[in-house]
Amino acid sequence: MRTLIKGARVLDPGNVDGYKSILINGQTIEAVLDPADVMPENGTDFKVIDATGLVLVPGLMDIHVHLREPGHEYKETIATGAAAAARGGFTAVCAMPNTRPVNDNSQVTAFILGKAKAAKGARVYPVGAVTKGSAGTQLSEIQDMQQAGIKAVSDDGRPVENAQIMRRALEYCRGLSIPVFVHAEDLSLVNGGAMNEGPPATFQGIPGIPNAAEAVMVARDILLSRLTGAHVHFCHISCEESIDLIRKAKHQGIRVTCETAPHYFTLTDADVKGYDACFKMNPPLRSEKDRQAVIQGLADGTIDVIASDHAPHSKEEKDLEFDRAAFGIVGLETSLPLSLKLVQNNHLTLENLILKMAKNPAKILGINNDITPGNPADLSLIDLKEKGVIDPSRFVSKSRNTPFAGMTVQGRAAATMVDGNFVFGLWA
Ligand SMILES: NC(=O)N[C@@H](CC(=O)O)C(=O)O
Ligand SMILES: [Zn+2]
Ligand SMILES: [Zn+2]
Repeated sequence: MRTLIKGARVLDPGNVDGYKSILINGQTIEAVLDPADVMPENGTDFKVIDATGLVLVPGLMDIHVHLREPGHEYKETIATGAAAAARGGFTAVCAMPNTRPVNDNSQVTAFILGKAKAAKGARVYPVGAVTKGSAGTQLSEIQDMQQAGIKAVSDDGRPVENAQIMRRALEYCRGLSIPVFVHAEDLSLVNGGAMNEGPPATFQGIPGIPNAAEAVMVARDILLSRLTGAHVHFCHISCEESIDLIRKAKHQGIRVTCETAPHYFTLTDADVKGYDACFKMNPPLRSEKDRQAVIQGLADGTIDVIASDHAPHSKEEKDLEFDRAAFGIVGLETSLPLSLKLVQNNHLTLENLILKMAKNPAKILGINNDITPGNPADLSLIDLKEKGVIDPSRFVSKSRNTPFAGMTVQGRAAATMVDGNFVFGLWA
């Protein structure tokens, strides 16, 4: 089966920008054609898709997602998460290992990949745990998991508290050429906090979490990356101090990359009101100064990636006193429209946004997702114009814990193609 997608603006930063037609043969990109080129003959085995008005980009990748299976299927399953990802415009996601059991061995990795294959949504790249059970004491079977298909390791949800264990993990992962995704948090400084330390926390009587709880661990792991030469990728960066440290480390040539999430450039701790736990996540929403630092870090290239940290939780786990409710918000179906606001507000060019949502994530995972003949046909089609309101009742995800309900947005995923098949949109 061959498919021709015509009429779209094809934008693959550093590779293509223009009105092109993409010819797909089976699972693979066969050719990138100019509108003037002679098109293949129309026939029974040939489908033409008219994508006029849309932007076609390399498959968006969300490298920080919690799919909750195995163990917490009431929050999300691999199937519902992969469908939510496809609906959000993502052709691939990284699934964090804080499931039950934790993905700390190749059996769990194989289970996740099997479920993902059957789901027929976005691709799922499992992330293995750094330590057994993410308990922080013994390294997990990282090489075994790599052979089974993990693309990175992380104890996300928890920090690797012991610096010596972290050093050993980094040395090991450098040898295997896989990045370590760091959840940077000093638990002694968090000290039971539930939102950002600052006036809004004080006024509401909610215990605060200082920026330093994140930044001291960022500083430690920059030093450990420098010591070991390993690739450290910092997850969900939320504050100015961390960004300043990472900027400096990059200037020194240390092998670090980082991501932020849409909530950190969209909201602040001033939005945390009425003890609504849909505004509770880890790290917490920070001050306006930090939000501006995040935007600046995205604009100057310090922040490489936008990832959602999609963290589904049930209503019961959120409808509690603020300090007892679960940390985390869903993000797969709001990430692209929220990120497009950066373009609409002239903070980022569209090209730069595609770098942060498609190209840089792929680079970090060691995947080539250029729109070029021979590569898998993993493509995202974006409608930049359509206006809408975020409506959680229409989410494909099993969970609804979002602070963005009712927000007006412009632009959305129009269609998502994985391996030459539409997994979301008009032609799915
Ligand atoms: N971000 C969150 O608030 N929660 C995440 C864990 C994590 O990303 O650290 C979760 O698994 O629920
Ligand atoms: Zn985390
Ligand atoms: Zn996470």
